[in-house]
Amino acid sequence: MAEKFSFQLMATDGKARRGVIRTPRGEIRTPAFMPVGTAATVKAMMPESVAATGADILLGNTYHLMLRPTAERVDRLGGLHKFMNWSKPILTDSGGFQVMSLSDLRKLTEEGVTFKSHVDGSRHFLSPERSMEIQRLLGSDIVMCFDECPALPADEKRVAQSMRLSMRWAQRSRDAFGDRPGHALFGIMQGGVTPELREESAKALVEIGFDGYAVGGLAVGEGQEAMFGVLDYAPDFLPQDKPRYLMGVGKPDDIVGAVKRGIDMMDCVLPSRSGRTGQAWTRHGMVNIKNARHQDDPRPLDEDCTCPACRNYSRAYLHHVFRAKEMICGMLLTWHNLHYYQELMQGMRDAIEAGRFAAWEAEFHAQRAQGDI
Ligand SMILES: CNc1nc2c(CCNCc3ccccc3)c3nc(N)[nH]c(=O)c3cc2[nH]1
Ligand SMILES: [Zn+2]
Repeated sequence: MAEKFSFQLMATDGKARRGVIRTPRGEIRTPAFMPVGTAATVKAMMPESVAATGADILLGNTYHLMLRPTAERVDRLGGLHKFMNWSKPILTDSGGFQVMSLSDLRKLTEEGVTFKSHVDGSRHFLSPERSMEIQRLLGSDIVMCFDECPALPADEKRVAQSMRLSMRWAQRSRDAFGDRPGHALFGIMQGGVTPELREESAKALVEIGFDGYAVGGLAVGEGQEAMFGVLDYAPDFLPQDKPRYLMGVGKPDDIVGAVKRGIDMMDCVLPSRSGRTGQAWTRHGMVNIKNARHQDDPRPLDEDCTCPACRNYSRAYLHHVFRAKEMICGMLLTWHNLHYYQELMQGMRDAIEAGRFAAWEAEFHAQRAQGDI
């Protein structure tokens, strides 16, 4: 285990990067996909199963955990790693994004945001200082700055104002974070789809100085083309020697396109959430297990997959337990999806090391059907 936080860039292939993040709780192979553990659990998965899929790090969240069971209680019980039985690294988001998307937003000021809990309607307050305190109490290894992610559609003036507020909050996050060896603080770039605003944001963050840099404000409905348009230039504004984290992404082809454009880390609820709704992502395309065509199919989801669902169960069985609303369906499809996502990341890590990312990407697109399979 490393004493402190560090990032080593091991290989590049075009703009794609292969690296490793070293932390006191273990190493993170990049490019990395981070499963989301919203309320101190990756839904439908035991932590040892999440580790078995190949995940080196998972996500927690300030917003959810401050409301329930509260950060103070998690701290009293030994911190989030002990609480949820996950000893590897944890990255926590800072809560701002979830306040905007989940709560009855009360008021947004320079100081911070006051809001009503979506759990019980109680009033709460988040600011850069309070978010840093919550993430410290949780004990997360990688802390995110408290930022504001503007909802779309937003005009450029609104995006510029929001980005500049987030940059002032980034400075306050940095000041409140203090000096915590072994723990990292990541800044979050904003600026919508405007190159000048993205560059201004990146410059402001680099001036403050962070252990890693996230590209925020994307995957908010702009569509893949617009997102890739930003990723064609935004990572270049960030330091080469620090990890780059694209927040909230995405579908498999979003992830491949982001790695191709220089992204090192991503998180998304999709593999777990869609697993619970009967959707299985495979190298050949998407399987909607609720579809009647699967009810007599003895084959696994994916003949080439080595996950427990594909080794031991037929589509017919998964169709049955989906229809019967049995818990095992969500468990097996989630496990399969997370396994597939990690296999995707391993494939890209190997391809970048071998200098054959372009060939790997061509094969990825060639073997995927457009519609459901
Ligand atoms: C889905 N698209 C998307 N997600 C975004 C997020 C949240 C990333 N996921 C964190 C999470 C953690 C635990 C549980 C659930 C989610 C963002 N977070 C911040 N702080 N800033 C963003 O700009 C920002 C932009 C995003 N776009
Ligand atoms: Zn599988």
